[in-house]
Amino acid sequence: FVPPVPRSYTRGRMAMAAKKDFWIAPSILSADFAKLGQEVDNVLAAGADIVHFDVMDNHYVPNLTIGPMVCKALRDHGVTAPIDVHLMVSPVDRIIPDFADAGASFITFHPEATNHIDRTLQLIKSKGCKSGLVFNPATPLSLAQHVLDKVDIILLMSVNPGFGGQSFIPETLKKLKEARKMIDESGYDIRLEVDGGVGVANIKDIAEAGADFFVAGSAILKNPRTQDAYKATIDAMRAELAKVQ
Ligand SMILES: O=C(CO)[C@@H](O)[C@H](O)COP(=O)(O)O
Repeated sequence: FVPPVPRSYTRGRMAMAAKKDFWIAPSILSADFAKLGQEVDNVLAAGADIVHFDVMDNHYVPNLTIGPMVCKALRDHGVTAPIDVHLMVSPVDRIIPDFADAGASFITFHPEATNHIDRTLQLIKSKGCKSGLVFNPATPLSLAQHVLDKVDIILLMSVNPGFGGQSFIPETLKKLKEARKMIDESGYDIRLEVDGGVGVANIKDIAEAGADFFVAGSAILKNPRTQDAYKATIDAMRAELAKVQ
């Protein structure tokens, strides 16, 4: 299985200055799990770029969600879009091969959840997936400093992980600017993802702070659960992103 990746994964400083290439990734944590395949079909048909897949273990975070079998079920259902697996589990290493085999495109994990950050990044890449580090609101970005050559995605949590529907923590804007500076100065092609409390009202400010990859759960996947309603929200987000300077 070759993980599908959206148009132009590559972007460095040149791409940043030239044309913005923003990705919108609905979090299926807010989907109706009784109709998951249909929900994912609808949100992709509505214009989403990526499926964001939250894995919680009731240990690293106080909630329990879905595992590799559900990821494989989405692939078997016919989902060809990238699946962005966010591991909120500890330990992480033993579940990574299972997700890679189940069709994950990107696998991100929290540095606090492994004893060996570099080794875990190498494991993800050895399985053919894009790798990423996730930073909780209080986790310092310095943990990424010596492994940037092995990182494809830096994901900043703008809420404390575990639940959808929380409010965006404003301090994240400052941290995004720091992360954008760190990425640009590194010269590596690294996506800057943000997750938690993202919606139409704040996506422009978040993009202007440096993010280019936006996870949104409850802002998109809510009632009425129709493709048209999902499209209206995604279109409104893209309209806001089009205003980014
Ligand atoms: O990882 C998480 C929560 O831990 C997120 O992906 C949430 O699912 C985002 O939900 P909203 O804040 O957008 O409702």
